[in-house]
Amino acid sequence: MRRIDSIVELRGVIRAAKQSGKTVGFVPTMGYLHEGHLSLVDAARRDNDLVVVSIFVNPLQFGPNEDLDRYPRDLDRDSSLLEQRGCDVLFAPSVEEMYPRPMETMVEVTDLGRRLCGKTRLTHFRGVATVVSKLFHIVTPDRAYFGRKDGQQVAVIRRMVQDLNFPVEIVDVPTVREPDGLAMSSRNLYLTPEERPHATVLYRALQHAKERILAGERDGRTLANFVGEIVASEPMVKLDYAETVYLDDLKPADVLEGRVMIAVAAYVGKARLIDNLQLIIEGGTVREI
Ligand SMILES: Nc1ncnc2c1ncn2[C@@H]1O[C@H](COP(=O)(O)OP(=O)(O)OP(=O)(O)O)[C@@H](O)[C@H]1O
Ligand SMILES: CC(C)(CO)[C@@H](O)C(=O)[O-]
Ligand code: BAL
Repeated sequence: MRRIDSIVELRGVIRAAKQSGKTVGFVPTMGYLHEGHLSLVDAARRDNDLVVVSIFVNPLQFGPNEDLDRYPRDLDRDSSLLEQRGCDVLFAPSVEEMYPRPMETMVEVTDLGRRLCGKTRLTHFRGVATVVSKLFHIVTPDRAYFGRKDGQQVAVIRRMVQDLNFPVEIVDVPTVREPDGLAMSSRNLYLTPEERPHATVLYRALQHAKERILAGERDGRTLANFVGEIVASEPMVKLDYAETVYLDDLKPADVLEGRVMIAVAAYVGKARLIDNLQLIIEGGTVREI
């Protein structure tokens, strides 16, 4: 595996690979890797000749009072995990390499970026769309891999790729969980031993909602309120939101039909955690995706 921190050098490696007919799979991350990230690497490895993973904690997507400074970092550990999983190139640029001057030009995400997490993270999706479009221009991947845990992020990136004509296929990968159901996240590190058991409430609430859907419930608001009440009543947990939306435009789904997502976000101590349940519902048929 090659570890590269220069854009010019990375472009050279990718140009050479493409000239020899290789396809490029790309996994953008912020590092401190866990099995969730590594499942994206596995998917990229299966589908492509050259696998590029980026690790970059992007300042542009953090709000002023968020956790940019204490976001966990361990590049050496990440590098050896990636090597074991068959990654070909680790791109780990510095902030100066990615942002050598103040950004004058950014990718604005309007409606999709203002829903769900966008209500509390006001400039977050502009920061994500901007850095992902820079990374797409640098890496020029055939396919790029994103986790379903960040369901809104997948919707934003899919739409950006359509709106701005990026020649890349977006592949979304199922959420990898701890044995007790907690979605893996680098931010789980912030949880204290006292908080950790309570953090599973997001998953538990979504599972209860799934049972109600399988029993025939189709009212989006009832289900969102149900999930919200379970999460809000858990000790040490503060609900941010619980909403039922259509997967493609993130608009509220009052009646569950088609591709829908129940999304939930909550604060557990210093950690802001998200999770979701994604379903395709056609009348009486319910399929989890
Ligand atoms: N549990 C998971 N299962 C599958 N994919 C995941 C999981 N966690 C993160 N990813 C995906 O990995 C990619 C990089 O995410 P990121 O580095 O922000 O990791 P994270 O663990 O979600 O961290 P954070 O705590 O910042 O949300 C994203 O596409 C994200 O959706
Ligand atoms: C896609 C991403 C790497 C952009 O910084 C980040 O939002 C993430 O890790 O999900
Ligand atoms: N996984 C999304 C990155 C963030 O929360 O900033």
